[in-house]
Amino acid sequence: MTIRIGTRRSLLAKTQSGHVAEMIRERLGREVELVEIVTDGDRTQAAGTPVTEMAPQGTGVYVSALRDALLAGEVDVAVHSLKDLPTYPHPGVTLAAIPVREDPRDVLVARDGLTLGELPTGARVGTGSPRRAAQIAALGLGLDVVGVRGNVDTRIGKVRSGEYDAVVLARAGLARIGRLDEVTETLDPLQVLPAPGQGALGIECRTGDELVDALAALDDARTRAAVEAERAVLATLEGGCAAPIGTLAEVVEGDGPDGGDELWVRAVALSPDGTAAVRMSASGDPATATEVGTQLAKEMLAEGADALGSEAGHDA
Ligand SMILES: NCc1[nH]cc(CCC(=O)O)c1CC(=O)O
Repeated sequence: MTIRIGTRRSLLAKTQSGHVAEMIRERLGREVELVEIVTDGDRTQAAGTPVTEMAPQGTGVYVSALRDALLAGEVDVAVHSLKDLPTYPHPGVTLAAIPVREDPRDVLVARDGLTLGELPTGARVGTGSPRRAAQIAALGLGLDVVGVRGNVDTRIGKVRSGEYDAVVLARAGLARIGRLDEVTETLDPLQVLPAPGQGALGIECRTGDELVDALAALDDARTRAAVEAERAVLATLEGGCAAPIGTLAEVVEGDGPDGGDELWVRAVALSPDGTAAVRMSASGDPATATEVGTQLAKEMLAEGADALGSEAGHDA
């Protein structure tokens, strides 16, 4: 039986789905076909409304049409950017595999090869993400953070045209579509922590389908542990506050107490203008990734993250 992979129409989505199709062919030896699905997110963007304005992260605006197609039996597999997936499970759908993640960091694409520190005071930096906006404001560089909409290509185009001095994007997205040459600085997570799950893919299938076991071969245990910790941070923090959140976890080989793997997690919650922030880190056993992330977030709430409110809510 040919495996049908549902994909959104964007270049990034098609590249990601194509990558998973290739993995399925090579590692599972199965026939694969891509099926294009138009999501509400695509329709809304086409209508000119920025997705970040209508649906903050957590509502999974790009996700539901793919899941609908999965549950209706129109496709067998759905591929998502993990950072677009809500933290709560969807009935009938299983997250069967999280493959090795791409570089999770954010990058700057600026005019004239400039870095953040080289941009002049008042330079216009485009991002639609409250998380990126707050963290850039927190650097105190006097930059003018402004909203931006459209796909990756459109955003880069706004730097080329001079409308913006720079935009902030996920390195993983640029890597996947072969546009890394546009990057003028990769942002240090000490300054800008990525969105939970950034750079990772989530491969879903129907719960109980034979593909649940087959797709497990594409799972990367270290990526899964890191992403589980990040998603636990998000789930716990969004239960207690509406602040923008950045978090990054890594599993470091042989760094544990008895030479085993060690999980490291960093996280930040900020006021939308970046003037207040709670930043903390933790480490633990990768086998308890969810607990490590949950505990870290609870400590952040106790340290004042619960008071960092925002109307805008979370977003990638
Ligand atoms: N916000 C939308 C989105 N969802 C996933 C990616 C990039 C790929 C990834 O992070 O896995 C992007 C673009 C971006 O943030 O620059």
